[in-house]
Amino acid sequence: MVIDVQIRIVLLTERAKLPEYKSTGAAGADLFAAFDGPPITLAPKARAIILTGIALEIPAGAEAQIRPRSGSTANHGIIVLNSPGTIDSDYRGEIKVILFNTSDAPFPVNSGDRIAQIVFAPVLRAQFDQTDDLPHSLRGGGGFGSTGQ
Ligand SMILES: O=c1ccn([C@H]2C[C@H](O)[C@@H](COP(=O)(O)OP(=O)(O)OP(=O)(O)O)O2)c(=O)[nH]1
Ligand SMILES: [Mg+2]
Repeated sequence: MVIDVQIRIVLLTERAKLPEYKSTGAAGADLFAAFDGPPITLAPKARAIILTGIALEIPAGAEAQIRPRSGSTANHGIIVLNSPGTIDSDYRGEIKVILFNTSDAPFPVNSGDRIAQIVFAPVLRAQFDQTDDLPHSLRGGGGFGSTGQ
């Protein structure tokens, strides 16, 4: 089942491109870097905020997540530092991607490169119901490996 959703998008610069779903079942649409000037070189263990030149109107009740591309991570050690980056439905600014180079080699980012992917998802908004205690569960407070290796 695919749920189609209309997303209004503005290309803020001439370099900007629409995100692209690269296969019929792709969950994420690839985001392109869009900036003027020379390539941005990510030094080893350095981060950079990469512009995409796009702004979105995400419908109320939805969000977008910025996730890394596994190829960039597996082949070059490039991650989205705050992954998944959260794009709020009321955000109207430029979508930016925070890349981090985990590797020991410099990594160039050119305008036009596919740098990350954007995934749209429904949002559950909590109505916090403060109480003095919570119902029992078998797990209780166990975590951080409590169930074993
Ligand atoms: O990878 C990201 C993450 C966020 N944003 C934009 C959209 C998002 O709606 C806004 C705020 O993001 P977030 O809530 O994660 O950051 P914050 O540090 O809490 O900033 P704010 O106080 O503006 O909410 O910044 C991006 O462009 N890229
Ligand atoms: Mg915030």
